[in-house]
Amino acid sequence: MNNQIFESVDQYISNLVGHEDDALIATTHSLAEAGMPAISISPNQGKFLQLLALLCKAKNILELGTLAGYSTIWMARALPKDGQLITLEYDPKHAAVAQKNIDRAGLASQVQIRTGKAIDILPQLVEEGAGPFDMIFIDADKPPYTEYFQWALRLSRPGTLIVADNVIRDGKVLDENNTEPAVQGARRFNAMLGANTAVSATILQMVGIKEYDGMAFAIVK
Ligand SMILES: C[S@@+](CC[C@H](N)C(=O)[O-])C[C@H]1O[C@@H](n2cnc3c(N)ncnc32)[C@H](O)[C@@H]1O
Ligand SMILES: [Mg+2]
Repeated sequence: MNNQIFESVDQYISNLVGHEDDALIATTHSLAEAGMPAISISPNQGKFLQLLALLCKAKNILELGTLAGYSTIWMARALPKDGQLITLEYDPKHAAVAQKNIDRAGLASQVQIRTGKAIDILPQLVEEGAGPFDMIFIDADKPPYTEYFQWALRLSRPGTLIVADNVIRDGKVLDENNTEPAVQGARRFNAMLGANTAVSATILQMVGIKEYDGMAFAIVK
């Protein structure tokens, strides 16, 4: 099958039900303007996460990996007026670009960007008594996904939805000899998820305008 069909159908779907407003379009443009990588989720994936946040009736969302705030904006728009989203970003330049995008989207009072390594901030959140979060989206660097998931569990309650992006990696996760750190991180994460009795989980492979990849979904028991 020609991969072009996946892109065309993805576009067809977003034209119908994944409409991006000016704030989301400007957020995507800000990536190129700031010389940042175009590695945000797609519009349809953003809409999907927004629907999941609505389904969870999420009032508290945690995100790992902000980039320019594209996924942040999709999810934060599912929050009630008194809801909050905390997003963790290592790169101060990314955090600054994201802050502008979040301000432009009118979400400044509901979104807090915490700058630093997720692996350092997660214990701080536990220490502060943050959470439990209703939904957690893991989309930062891939090698420590397993450790991020363990911290996510500590910041959860029964029923929390944990989503992890990019866990299929163009199908490379099938290759146990692949040496790419991101692939090894995803393989280690997926194996842990399969054996984790604290959650009920699944993984969906995804095609579309982005590379062939997938997301993992886990509900805390
Ligand atoms: C794939 S991008 C996030 C995309 C974003 N969630 C979206 O879909 O719009 C990953 C982000 O994680 C950040 N990152 C990398 N290592 C990190 C770390 N150790 N802690 C926190 N963020 C990190 C990167 O700087 C990058 O901005
Ligand atoms: Mg991603």
